[in-house]
Amino acid sequence: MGREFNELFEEWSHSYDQTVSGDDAEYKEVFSNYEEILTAVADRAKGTVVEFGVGTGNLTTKLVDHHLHVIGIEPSVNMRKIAQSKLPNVKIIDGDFLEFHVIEDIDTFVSTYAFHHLTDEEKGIAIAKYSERLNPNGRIVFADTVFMSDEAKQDMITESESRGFNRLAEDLQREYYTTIPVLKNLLEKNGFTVSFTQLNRFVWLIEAQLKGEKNHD
Ligand SMILES: C[S@@+](CC[C@H](N)C(=O)[O-])C[C@H]1O[C@@H](n2cnc3c(N)ncnc32)[C@H](O)[C@@H]1O
Repeated sequence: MGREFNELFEEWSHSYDQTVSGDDAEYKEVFSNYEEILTAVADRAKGTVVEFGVGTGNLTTKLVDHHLHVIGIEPSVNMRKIAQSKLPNVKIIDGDFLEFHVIEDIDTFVSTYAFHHLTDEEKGIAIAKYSERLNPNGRIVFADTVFMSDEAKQDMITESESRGFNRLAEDLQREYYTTIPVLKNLLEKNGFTVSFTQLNRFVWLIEAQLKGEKNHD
């Protein structure tokens, strides 16, 4: 589920690593500090790690360098091929944020630049699932574009349009970029304590630690 952008990623797979290195002017700010963002996520992962939306395997590589046991989940065939060629010893399987076949006990769910492919409703379903699947004291560590408020998101769309960044402006409206209050509520409702740290103008680090009893209200 949440796979409606799959075609786009099949095509983007071939030039994705150029985009993240800053080749695309419209996305330069989105991907600024890219390596540091991936490192921040990898630094906070522990134990057995499930990574969603591995793309070309750049975060996966950092997790492996941190000596973590990683299982990669990626819906795009082309992305999987590229990631697997970089990391032949890592299990990278077909799946998505909501449907993933992992039998291992899981300590950390990680993801970068991908959770916005789920609607807010789907994000809630996914987070509830992760709270059930995580080991006690497990955690979610995501980095993704989120906004402080709907107004802040609208301001960024307006700014992108005025800079002539039409692909970026359309992307911000087409995909499901959410706000910090919405994510905070979804995570806390499912028994996580959460903190948000801004890593560039778009991307925030989202660290959610599973604790205590869930609030079923
Ligand atoms: C912008 S790329 C990010 C790749 C990599 N994580 C990185 O940080 O460079 C988004 C990735 O998420 C994947 N994706 C899209 N929808 C998804 C879903 N519903 N579940 C899991 N992954 C998804 C895409 O196929 C793509 O590989």
